[in-house]
Amino acid sequence: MKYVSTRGQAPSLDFQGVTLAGLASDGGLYVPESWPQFSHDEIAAMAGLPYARLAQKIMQPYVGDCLTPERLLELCEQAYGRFAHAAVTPLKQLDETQWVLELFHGPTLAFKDVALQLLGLLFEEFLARPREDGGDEHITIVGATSGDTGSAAIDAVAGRAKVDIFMLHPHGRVSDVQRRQMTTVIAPNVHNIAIDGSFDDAQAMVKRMFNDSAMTGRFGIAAVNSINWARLMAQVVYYFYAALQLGAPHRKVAFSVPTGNFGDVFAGYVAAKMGLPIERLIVATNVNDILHRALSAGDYSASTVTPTAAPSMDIQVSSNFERLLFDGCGRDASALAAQMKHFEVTKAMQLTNAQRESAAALFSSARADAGDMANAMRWAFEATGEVLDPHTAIGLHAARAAEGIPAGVPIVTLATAHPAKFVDAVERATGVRPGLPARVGDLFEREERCDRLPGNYEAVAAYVAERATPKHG
Ligand SMILES: Cc1ncc(COP(=O)(O)O)c(C=O)c1O
Ligand SMILES: N[C@@H](CCOP(=O)(O)O)C(=O)O
Repeated sequence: MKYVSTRGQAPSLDFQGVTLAGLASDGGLYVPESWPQFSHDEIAAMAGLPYARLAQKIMQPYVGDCLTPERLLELCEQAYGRFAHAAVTPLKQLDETQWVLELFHGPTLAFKDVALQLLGLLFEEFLARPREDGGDEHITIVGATSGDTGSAAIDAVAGRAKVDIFMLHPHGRVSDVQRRQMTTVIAPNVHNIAIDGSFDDAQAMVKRMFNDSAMTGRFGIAAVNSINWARLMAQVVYYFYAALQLGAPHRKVAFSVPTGNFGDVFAGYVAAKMGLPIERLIVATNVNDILHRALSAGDYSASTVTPTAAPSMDIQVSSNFERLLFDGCGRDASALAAQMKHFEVTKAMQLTNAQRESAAALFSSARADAGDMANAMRWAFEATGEVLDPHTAIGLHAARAAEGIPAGVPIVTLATAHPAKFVDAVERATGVRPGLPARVGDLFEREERCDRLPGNYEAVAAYVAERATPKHG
């Protein structure tokens, strides 16, 4: 399998290359040059497979000969062996139509663990391979987080040889649990930075570093955000896992996905491209609703980020939307590059008719304000006894409001975080104060380590350059 950039000017890479590269050198995002497909019978034969086996089957076409099937399976078993639930991502029924897929049973209590536990192992596997010149390769991960990617990535790479991680979060805009899950990991290769600004500011600095030749010349800058293809690939698996349990491929399933950077829901799109019969993907946003405006009216224009009780979705510039727009314009990389450059300058763009029509075939969208979110949490608790986190509640709000889904089609809301990560919002809505699972341990007693920097690229680049290990040993 080869990977190409959405902007057409970067070299194509194999899976190992794309995993270590992160953002493409032309500023675009890597995507497979074509979507592998499974037949109806091949999907039917996957029913009942344990999670790790299913993961190996779904991901092998993307990995190609960079890992043997046996080795990929070993890595999946190792990654998913750390989850606290035997089903890895268990499915729960709320009522006749509504289901939730619990994606928060990993070490840091959010769906990011599903991909990042594997990505940590993939980094180690590929960095252990000898380089042609006999030298040693070292990577410097630079990431941006609105709360959950940071802790999951740090857990996945803390203490690993040949890897440094620098994680930027917006100061004061993540929950206490999210912050402590990052800042209390004291390891020589882990560097937490709180920046003044929003997640979008942090993400823009990360992307800029990939295009800063002074930095990329010295350091092997790598990504753990969903700009890294391997993140999305691993997230495709749970769409198959849930749908197979609900009768796929003989029955269609709809998914409602709380969305910020468009990575999780793009993985659903990939599952559909691979042959999974998905009735609809519902993109659920909070009041930072650029994606809802884009999908419902073609208007992709960013405004200032509003802090909400679902902070991980406080995002206005959704990286992975570019991957959808690429398919939506018939993979015309030069047209897309011009469209994205225009957006980068003006922070606004209109989707073309072709992009709108191709998205409308699978996606719909909804926006939830604070009241909608609290009502969904309350309904879930009072009607079903389930305590949901604010992000999941936004997904459930959109699932319950969805129109035009045929009777008999189950709607699965992705439960993206454990409610204990956002205790105050959950308590306000339900009166229940969920406790942290024992596996998180003494989070509130541990020492925190984090530096604060201005929201300024030069300051961040200098900080990284002072502490990172050069790429070739
Ligand atoms: C708990 C939670 N829900 C939803 C999202 C949105 O996911 P995505 O950015 O992949 O759209 C995030 C952040 O990514 C998150 O941390
Ligand atoms: N919500 C995310 C933001 C980063 O998104 P990613 O999926 O691109 O890593 C977070 O919690 O950090």
